[in-house]
Amino acid sequence: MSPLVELAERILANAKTVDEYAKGDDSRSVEHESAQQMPPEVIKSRLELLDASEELRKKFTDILALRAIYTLKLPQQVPLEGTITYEKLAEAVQVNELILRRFLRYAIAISLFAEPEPNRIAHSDASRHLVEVPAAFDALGMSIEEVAPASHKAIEALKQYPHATEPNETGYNIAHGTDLPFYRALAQQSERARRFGAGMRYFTDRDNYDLRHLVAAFPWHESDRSDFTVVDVGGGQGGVSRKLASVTEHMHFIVQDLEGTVKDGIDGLPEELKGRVEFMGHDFFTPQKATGDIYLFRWIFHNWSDKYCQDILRNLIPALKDGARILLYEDERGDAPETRLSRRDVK
Ligand SMILES: C[S@@+](CC[C@H](N)C(=O)[O-])C[C@H]1O[C@@H](n2cnc3c(N)ncnc32)[C@H](O)[C@@H]1O
Repeated sequence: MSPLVELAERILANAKTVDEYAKGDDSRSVEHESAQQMPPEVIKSRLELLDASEELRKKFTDILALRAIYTLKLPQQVPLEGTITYEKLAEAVQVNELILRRFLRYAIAISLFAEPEPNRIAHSDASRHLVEVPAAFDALGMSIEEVAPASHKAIEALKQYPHATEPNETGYNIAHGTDLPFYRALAQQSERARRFGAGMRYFTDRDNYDLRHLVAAFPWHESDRSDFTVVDVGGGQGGVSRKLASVTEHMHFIVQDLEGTVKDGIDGLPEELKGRVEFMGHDFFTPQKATGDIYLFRWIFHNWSDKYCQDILRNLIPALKDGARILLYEDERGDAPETRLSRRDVK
């Protein structure tokens, strides 16, 4: 049984014990009754349930330990086979051993690294993954250094700019001390732009965001002709077009993005796709230059307030030929409130 299924079964078994206690009576559910009133075995199940759900959830939770891991490149310092002492590790990354020990002990509690024998650190599956899959390390860096500081400042930004409509009046701008909108700021720093693109591609490989959903969402094969062009607007390093090109045979793709991002895309394009996937530097706040049959926007509109979304769409008008279509692909919530993230539909 995989660890994930084992964990899920533990959650189910404990949930059933707690549920059995409530016996369908809402007033006796865990939400309405304090733990002290419950019999000891129900309290135990309840705690195990909380622990197990926390275990399921805890992957990228503790920002401080994760920052240390990312900034000091700790995964890369631990041998893939065998162990290293805290002392040697502290020497390698040049920080105080005692402090490093605390970070690592915390990291172990969130499933990164292991201490198989006293004072010796080894990899866990998760920390090994960060070494073996460089894009996972990039995704961690992007989350820790771009997204987390911005989210910490989001409320300050909202107080300062209550209308929350401008892309340079955000938590990101306060956290990073810049007047530039996020993507403009990234475009000026090639390593950060590269890391963001790689992180996005990594997240796209995870099951929720897997591109098979996009492949299944539209009958691409019905338009699979060599005179058919998909313009992938804000297409990043071209991961989406590359996937669509791999499941079709003839159609062409023009991936548009800001100059720096496009350059990374060109550098990473596999030889066999060079005739079908091309890149074009294009700012989607300027009039569209490319003529296409489909203008695809994947994960673009969620970044912008309504007035900017209108501008992006309006800028397509000069290029639109008869019958051209616009496809928007976003992860959206329904109009009614939802109580569970897992109920989200990808549309
Ligand atoms: C959330 S990412 C989505 C990337 C890609 N469509 C995907 O689904 O993986 C948003 C993209 O919009 C691009 N972008 C932001 N501002 C832009 C602009 N003014 N013109 C063109 N692209 C822009 C970013 O560089 C980034 O690649």
